[in-house]
Amino acid sequence: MISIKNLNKFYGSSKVLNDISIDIKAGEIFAIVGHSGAGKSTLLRCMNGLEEYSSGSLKVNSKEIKELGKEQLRSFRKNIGMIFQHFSLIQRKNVYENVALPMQLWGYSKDEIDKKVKELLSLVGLKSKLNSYPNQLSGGQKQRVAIARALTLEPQVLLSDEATSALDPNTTTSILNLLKKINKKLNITIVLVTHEMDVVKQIAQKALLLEHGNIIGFDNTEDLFLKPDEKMKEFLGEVEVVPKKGVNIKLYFPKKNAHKSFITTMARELDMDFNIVWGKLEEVNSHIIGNMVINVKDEEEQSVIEYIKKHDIVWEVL
Ligand SMILES: Nc1ncnc2c1ncn2[C@@H]1O[C@H](COP(=O)(O)OP(=O)(O)OP(=O)(O)O)[C@@H](O)[C@H]1O
Repeated sequence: MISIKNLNKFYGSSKVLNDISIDIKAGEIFAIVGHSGAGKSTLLRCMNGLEEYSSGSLKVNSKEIKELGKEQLRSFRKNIGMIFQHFSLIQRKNVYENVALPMQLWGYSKDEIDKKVKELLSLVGLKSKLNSYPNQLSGGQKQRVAIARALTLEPQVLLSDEATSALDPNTTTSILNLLKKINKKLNITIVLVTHEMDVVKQIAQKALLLEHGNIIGFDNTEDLFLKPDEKMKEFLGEVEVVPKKGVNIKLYFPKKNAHKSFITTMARELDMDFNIVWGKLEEVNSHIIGNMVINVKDEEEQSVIEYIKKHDIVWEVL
C-alpha cells in the first residue's frame, strides 16, 4: 500500500530523514515512534504530499508522490484522511458542519452529505452532538469529530499525527479503540505518529523507531517489545540491574506461552532453586508477552541452558 525506498529529506543543509525504507501493508496499523525532532511528522507529511522529499521513492498504491501534478495530488489526497493533536476543528461551525466540510468542498449533494455525516457521527458515537460547537465538547469528543471528518471522503489511509497526545490515558484508550474499530470495519490502513510507547503497545501491529531521522528499529510490535535491542532499551529507558555473582539468564516469553508456568516447572524438573531477579508481563497488540531474568549458580548454567533449549523460549545470557 505504502512503499518507501531510500527516502531522504533535507531542510536546507540539515538532513531530517536518512535513507528510510519501509513497506506498509493495506489494512495494517503502523506506528512511527520517536522522541521530539526525530522526523516522525515529516515522514508522515511526505506520505500525503504535504512535504516534498529530497530523494528516494515514496509510493502510495504504486503511485510515486513526487511525480503527481497539482490536480493529481488533490485527488490523491482525497484518499488520505488525517487527524492531528489539536483536532483542527473550525470553532464557528458546529459538529455537523465540521464533518460535512470536505464533502461540501468536493461538491457532493446535500442528501449524500447528510447521509454520510450522520452515518459517521453514529460510528464515532456522537450522533447526539451534531448541533454542538467545538468549545462545548471534551478533548476526546473533539477528536471523534475530527476522525469522522477525516473519513467523509472514504479514504483508504488514515494518518494520525499525535492524535492522542493531548488526551488523558482513559480518553486515549477510547480513541485508540475507535481507531481499531475503524480499521476493522472500514479496512482502513492507519499510520500513526506518536512519542508514547503505550499507544504503540495498545494499537500498532508494526512499528518503526526513528532517531535523528534514522531507523533504529522496525519490526512487528510484539517482537520489538519482546526482545528489545540496545537502541530500543535506551529508547524505553530500561536499565537492567543484575547480580554480579552467578549467571544471569534472560528469558523471553512469546504470546503463546507467556502464561505457562515455565519457571516453576523447570525448577521442579531440574530440582534447582533459581533466584528471580526481575520479570514483567505486558499487553502488546492484545497479546500478553513477557520477559524474566533468573540468576543461577555457575555450575548449574549448562543444565539450565539445555533445558531452555528444549522449549520454545528465546533466551540470552546477560
Ligand atoms: N519546515 C521546517 N523547516 C526547517 N526545519 C524543520 C521544519 N519542520 C521540521 N523541521 C526540523 O526537522 C526535524 C524533524 O521534525 P519533525 O517535526 O518531523 O519531528 P518529530 O519527530 O515529528 O517531532 P515532534 O514530536 O516534536 O513533532 C526537526 O529537527 C525540526 O526542527
